[in-house]
Formats: sequence, C-alpha cells, structure tokens
Amino acid sequence: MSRSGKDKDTRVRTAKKRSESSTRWLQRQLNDPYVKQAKADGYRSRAAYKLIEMNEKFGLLKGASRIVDLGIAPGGWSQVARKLVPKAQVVGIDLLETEPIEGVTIFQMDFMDDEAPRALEEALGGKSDLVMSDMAANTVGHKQTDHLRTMGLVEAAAWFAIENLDKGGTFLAKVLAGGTDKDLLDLLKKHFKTVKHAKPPASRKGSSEWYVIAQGFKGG
Ligand SMILES: C[S@@+](CC[C@H](N)C(=O)[O-])C[C@H]1O[C@@H](n2cnc3c(N)ncnc32)[C@H](O)[C@@H]1O
Repeated sequence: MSRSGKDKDTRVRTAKKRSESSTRWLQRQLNDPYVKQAKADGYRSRAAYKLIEMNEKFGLLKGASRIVDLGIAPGGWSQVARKLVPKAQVVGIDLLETEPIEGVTIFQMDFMDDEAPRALEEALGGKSDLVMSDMAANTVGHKQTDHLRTMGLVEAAAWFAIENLDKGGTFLAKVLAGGTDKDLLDLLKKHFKTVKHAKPPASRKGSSEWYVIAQGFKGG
C-alpha cells in the first residue's frame, strides 16, 4: 500500500475507535443511575454523589464556613456544599466556564497560573476550613505523563491548602491510582493528623481515580 493509502487507513481506524468510544460513553451515561439521580436532584454532575458519599463517611463539610472548590466545573460539588452548609462561603476555580451558583464566587482561570492562589485568597478573605480538589489533567493516553500532570495539580493543591487552611481544616483531593506517591503522603502526614484514601461508590470501578483525605490540619 502507498504511504498516503496507509495514512488514510490509520485515520479511518482512529475515527472508528473514537466513534466507538463515544458510543460506549453515551451508553454508559444513559444506563448510569447516578446520572439519572443527578438530573432528578438538580445536580450538574454525577460527581456530586462522590462528595455526598465521602461527606457521609468523613464529615468533610460539618461546620465548614469557608470552602475552596478547585476544578469546580460544572459545579456539582459546590451545589452540594451550598445545600449541606448553606451559610458557608464557597470560592471555586476552573479552566472552564461554570454557570453561576448562588453564594459561590467563581474564577475562570488556570489554578497553576501564578495569580490564581492570590485571587482565591482575596475572595475568601480569611483562612478556610475545607480545600477540595476534583481537578484532573486532560489525559494524553501516556500513563506516566498523565500521572505526572495530575500529580503536579495535586501537589499545587496540597500546598495551597497548607497555606490557606485554618487549624483543624481538611484537604480532599482526587489522585490517580498509585498517585499519592511517597513525597505527597509525607507532606500531608507532616501537616495533618490523619491521611486516608477513599474510593466512593459513585466513582466508577474501572476508573483509576481515588481520593486522598487529610484531616486535622496542624496549623502553619
Ligand atoms: C471532574 S471535573 C470536576 C467536577 C466537579 N467536582 C463537579 O462536581 O461538578 C474536573 C475539573 O477540573 C478542571 N481542571 C483541570 N485542570 C485545571 C487547572 N489547571 N485549573 C483549573 N481547573 C482545572 C477541569 O476543567 C474540570 O472541569
């Protein structure tokens, strides 16, 4: 086969794979009870139930008055936070646009931008009790690259939490399996009384995501 024939063949196969994968995604969405429940409950994402489940287990939102939501879009976690602790002040950030949520200050910017931490700190106007991050880097399909990019986000989120949490505060972050490598765990153990992992039932079994929950911030 000629070079251009081979290229065309590869393009056709890639397009076919993409279309098969979007059909699978659509099928999964249609059959997913959490997607149906989110629609019924008015939540913008099925991810809302991950926070609800982890909150039931770890009491993350109990007594929180200032909450930071890193990777807020489309807004499910902040909706849950506002519903369960209506008096709490919530500040969120995302690369993507997020439809407004009453009582929530939202920044559309990259959390890795030098200006982002200051913008969040100023909007909060004080230390927070809960820093939660559901951020995940866009995957490129190369395991090590994906792992490193997501770890970069988690580490930046952890440092933000260390600098902005009140004593006793909580840090919750999404990590990829094997993602809480020793450096991150050591950092969290140094600054928090307890560090645990959770895979809430709403997190798809096939997905490599986990959550790390660090509670009892020891203070700066
Ligand atoms: C799984 S979604 C969050 C879902 C959200 N917890 C909810 O319940 O609706 C992850 C979000 O992280 C955001 N994100 C990824 N990298 C980011 C970055 N560097 N700065 C800000 N947001 C980021 C993505 O744009 C995406 O919207």
